[in-house]
Amino acid sequence: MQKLVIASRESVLAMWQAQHIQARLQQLYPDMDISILGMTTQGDQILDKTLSKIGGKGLFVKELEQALLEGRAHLAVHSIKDVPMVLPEGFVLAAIGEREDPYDAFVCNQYQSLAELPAGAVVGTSSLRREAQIRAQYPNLEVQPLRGNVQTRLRKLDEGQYDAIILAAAGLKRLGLQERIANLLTPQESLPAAGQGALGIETLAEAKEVQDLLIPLNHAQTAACITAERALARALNGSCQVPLAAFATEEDGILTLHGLVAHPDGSMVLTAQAQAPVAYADALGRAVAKKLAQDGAEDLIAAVLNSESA
Ligand SMILES: NCc1[nH]cc(CCC(=O)O)c1CC(=O)O
Repeated sequence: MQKLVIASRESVLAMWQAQHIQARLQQLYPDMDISILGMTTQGDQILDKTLSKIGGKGLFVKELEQALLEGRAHLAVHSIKDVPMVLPEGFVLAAIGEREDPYDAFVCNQYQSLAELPAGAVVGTSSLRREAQIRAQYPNLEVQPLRGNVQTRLRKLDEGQYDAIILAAAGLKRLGLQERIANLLTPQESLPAAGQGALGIETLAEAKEVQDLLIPLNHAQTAACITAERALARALNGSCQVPLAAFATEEDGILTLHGLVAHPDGSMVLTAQAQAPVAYADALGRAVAKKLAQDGAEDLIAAVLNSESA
C-alpha cells in the first residue's frame, strides 16, 4: 500500500495517540504516505449528560467506523477503554499497543490523597466505576459529575468547581501533564476500567493488507491483559450503566485478573480474581465474570438497570 489514512477523534489526547501510531508506522514504512483524518464524534459533542445516560462508549467510535466503511480511512486509533466490548459486524481490533500507566490519578491542588480530603469535599468524575469505589470507601466525600476533555476537566478543577478530580493517569502522562498527578490511586482504591491506558487499532475485518502492516504494533503482553479484561466485561454485559472494573497484569506468562462490580451508590461492591496462562486470557475473563455472577453480580446489574429505567 502507498497510502494509509488514520481516523481519529480531534481531542488533544486522541490526536496525540493517532500521531504516536502514525510515527510508529512511518518508521516501519518510510516510503508510505501516512495521514490523519480528524473527526468529531457524538461523544465529544454531547457534554451536558453523563456517558451512561447518552448510550455509552459506542458514541466515541461510530463516526470513525463509518469512515472505515466508506474507505475514507484505513485504520482507526482508539483508547481501547472507549471501544464497546462487542464490535459491530465487519470490524476487528487488529492490534493493541503497549500499555501506559493503567491506574487512576488523584488530581488536586491542595491535598495528596482521597484519604486527606476533608468531609464534604467535592470530587469530580463522571465514571460510575470511579464514583462507586470512592463512595464505598469514602462516604464522607461528595462525588459530582465532570465531563469534557482532559484540559476542560483540569480547568474546572483549577476554577474551584471541585476540590479534586480523578482522571486516567495514562491520558495525563501522554499529554505531558504528569506533574498534575498528586498521587496514583492504588488498584485497591480504584480498580481500573477494562483496557485503561492501552490503544486499540480497529480496521475492517476484510482489510487483511492493513492488518498485516499493523502486526508489529501489537504488544503481546498488553493484548493478553486486554483480552482477559474485555472478556470479563463482555460476559457481564459490560455497559457504561453499571460500575464495572477489570484489571489484568502479566508475569512470566501468567495473567492475574481482578474484577469488580458495584452499586453506583457504593452500598455493594463485589470483587473476584483468578490466574491463568496468557493463552487462556479469554477463558480467564469469563471465569472471573462467572465468580462475580455467582456472588450476585447479575442481580446487582439487573437491579441497577431496573432502577435507572424506572
Ligand atoms: N473516558 C474517556 C477516556 N478514555 C481514555 C482516557 C484516558 C486514556 C486511557 O485510558 O487510555 C480517558 C480519560 C479519562 O478516563 O481520564
